[in-house]
Amino acid sequence: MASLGVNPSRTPQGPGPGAASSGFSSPAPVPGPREAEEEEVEEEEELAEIHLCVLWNSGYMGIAYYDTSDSTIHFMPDAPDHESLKLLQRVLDEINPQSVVTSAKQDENMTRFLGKLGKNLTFHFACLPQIGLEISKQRLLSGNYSFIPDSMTATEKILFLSSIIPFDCLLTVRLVLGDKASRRLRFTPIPLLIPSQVRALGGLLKFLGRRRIGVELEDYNVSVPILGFKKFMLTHLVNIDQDTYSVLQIFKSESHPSAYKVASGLKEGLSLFGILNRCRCKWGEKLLRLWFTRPTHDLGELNSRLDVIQFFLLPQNLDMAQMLHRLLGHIKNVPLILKRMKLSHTKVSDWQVLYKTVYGALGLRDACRSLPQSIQLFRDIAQEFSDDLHHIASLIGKVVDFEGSLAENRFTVLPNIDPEIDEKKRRLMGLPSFLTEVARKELENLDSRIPSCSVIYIPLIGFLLSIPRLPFMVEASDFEINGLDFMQLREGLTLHSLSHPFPDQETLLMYQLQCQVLARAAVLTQVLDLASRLDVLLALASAARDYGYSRPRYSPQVLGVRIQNGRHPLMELCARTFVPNSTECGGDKGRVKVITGPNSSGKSIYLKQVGLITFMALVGSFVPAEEAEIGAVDAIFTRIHSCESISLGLSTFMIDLNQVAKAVNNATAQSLVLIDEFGKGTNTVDGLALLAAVLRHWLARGPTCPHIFVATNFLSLVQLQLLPQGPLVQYLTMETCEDGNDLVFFYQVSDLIRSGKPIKPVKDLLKKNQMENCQTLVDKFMKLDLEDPNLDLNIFMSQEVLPAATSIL
Ligand SMILES: Nc1ncnc2c1ncn2[C@@H]1O[C@H](COP(=O)(O)OP(=O)(O)OP(=O)(O)O)[C@@H](O)[C@H]1O
Repeated sequence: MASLGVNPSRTPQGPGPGAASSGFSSPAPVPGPREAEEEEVEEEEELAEIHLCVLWNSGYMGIAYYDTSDSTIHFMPDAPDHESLKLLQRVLDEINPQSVVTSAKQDENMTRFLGKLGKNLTFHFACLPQIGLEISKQRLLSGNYSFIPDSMTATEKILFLSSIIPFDCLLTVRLVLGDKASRRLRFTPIPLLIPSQVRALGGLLKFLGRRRIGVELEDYNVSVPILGFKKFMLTHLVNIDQDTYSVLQIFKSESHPSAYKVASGLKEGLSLFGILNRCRCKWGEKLLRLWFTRPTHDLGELNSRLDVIQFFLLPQNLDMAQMLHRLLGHIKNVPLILKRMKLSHTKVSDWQVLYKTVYGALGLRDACRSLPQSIQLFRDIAQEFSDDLHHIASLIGKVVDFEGSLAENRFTVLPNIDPEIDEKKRRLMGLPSFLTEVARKELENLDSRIPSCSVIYIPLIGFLLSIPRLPFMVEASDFEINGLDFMQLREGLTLHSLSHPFPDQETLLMYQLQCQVLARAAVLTQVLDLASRLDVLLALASAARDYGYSRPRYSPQVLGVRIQNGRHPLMELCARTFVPNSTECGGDKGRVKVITGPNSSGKSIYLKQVGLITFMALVGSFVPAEEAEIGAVDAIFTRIHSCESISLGLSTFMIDLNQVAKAVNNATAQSLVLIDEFGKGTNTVDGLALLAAVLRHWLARGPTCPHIFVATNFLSLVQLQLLPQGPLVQYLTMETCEDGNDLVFFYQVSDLIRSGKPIKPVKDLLKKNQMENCQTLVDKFMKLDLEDPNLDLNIFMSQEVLPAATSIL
């Protein structure tokens, strides 16, 4: 934009109103790339909304939801759900939607369930014809998706969508007897439609279209941006309820202490998530949160996560880990940029951010190509980050003039892209003297009472003449000037259009570039998915390195868990010296562990440590223990005090009862149950009776009794022998000893008291361990062959000496 004030004989004028003219007034401050990126993140946090559609049909649940933060539809294939709709509850807890769409004709269970949900949810009921199977399918197939290039034919589009969304699925085979003559058997697959899932997707699309989510103010032909469909399954989930997340301090959100950040919500306090979250990008953090909310017993998945962590823990791979971590810093909010492109709202900074992201992704790809392809994630990044990325990068790099765009705060292209644009720019360069000339000529023809005028050029509007508002200009007709159109009155100046603008080829080019990028949106979505995964695993590896975690083993055939010298991941960071403890349950080690000990002897920490180590292993993280073997675990239940009683509006005793009832009703032979101080909220006799009754109930189940850890101060439970004797129950105690008038805590779990053996002070034990470790280390040095050409001293020092040294010190 350019403007010029002229007053050959009269008072000179400044630049025209609102004219951010080049050369005559300084351009409006343009945010630098960093500033611009931060602005995006804030925006994303503020606007993120989730809309969910759920249908429950003959015991099967279909769920689909739209997340505005990544403009993606997530869907869950039909899964059986219990009548109490636990699966749905789990999804709701996890995603916390703003609105829920469901069928107007629903079954009693669903009505009851929805009735109990919080008031800050809005419900929308769709009538049956709107969410019919066929109509939903048609809606899905005819949708306008940015990840499908315009060049695809209708048939290709159907085939492509069917590969992402399983419209039909061959679930079973029917045995058909052959005709008598041939007497052969034939097997015919029966296509089985997945009705609820497709209908839920259809219902969601209908809702999004009708409410115009995210495009409320756009032109009607602009559709809701959908950047992808992602399937999620909750079939291998380990069941963990919200109480458990809170008492084990897996998540802990606190209000942000900074007054400026109150609006942006909560920050993570001291929690497991807090110490493991070293993710470089927002999307990594989001994925880590998702993994935390979905612990799984899918061993393939867990081991593939652990393989990557183990690889990065090798000392020789530390540099590579750091380089990948740096590259991940370039991967920015791609969905937001794609969404803006889809709506043609692309900002100047978006091009720069996208360019950096694509280059970052190419860097990741090249790095991963040099890593062992036996590790799935490296193979995926090496293959899936296709040459489309090169194409996008070279297009942007060749066309976009970053400096010019930032300076002018609008999209500008580099020279030699379009001769017409170059010519226009050349003319614009000479614009100041040209405008002076025009202004002088115009002033000669104006009313003599007008003392001065300016000519402004605004690329998208054209040439404007600006004159000061004079006292006689009162009525609308006073603003009319012969041969000119009156445009607007602004800050005491009147604006009149002099000519029509140049057709803006640069905007046209930007539009074409946008289409090219959108046609390759699939690779960008893939970049985000795989980069987030890499980010999470690098974060977990970094935590494992710093805190000395080890790789857990999974043995589904083994019952219970075995932990060698386990630690509480949070307490070990706060305590001056943390005493590790081992755990064994299942098999011949019994299923019920009753832990007694005086107050503050470490019972609760021990229970939580068992829960946390198991949880970490089920998330695919290394664990704070020397060794851990995790058997089949399908759920973790807890009854441990938290401070939530006020917000729940229930008495502490009622909360106790509710939580234990939940465990009694749901825990299976593969569940872990952690009970701390149950029965304390009422009088001693009643409390003791309740605790004993619950444990006896479980013990009566014999081999299907869950793995239970109970910490209690009710010594009578042991002394009065209220529990049946047998191999299922084991009594443990927290070791302490009296030193004069003081009670000394050893924080060691032991069954010595029951077996009548003397307790050894922990110092002696530690000394003995130290001696053994020293001996092993010396042996290793003695065996070292310094003349061996294959010997790598760096590896020897970092893998053998350093770990041993930390356990000695
Ligand atoms: N293994 C450990 N190593 C070092 N310190 C520990 C250990 N376990 C517990 N502690 C310390 O002891 C304190 C009390 O632990 P905890 O709350 O587990 O005791 P408790 O036996 O459950 O007490 P209460 O019966 O009063 O609930 C902890 O805050 C921590 O400082």
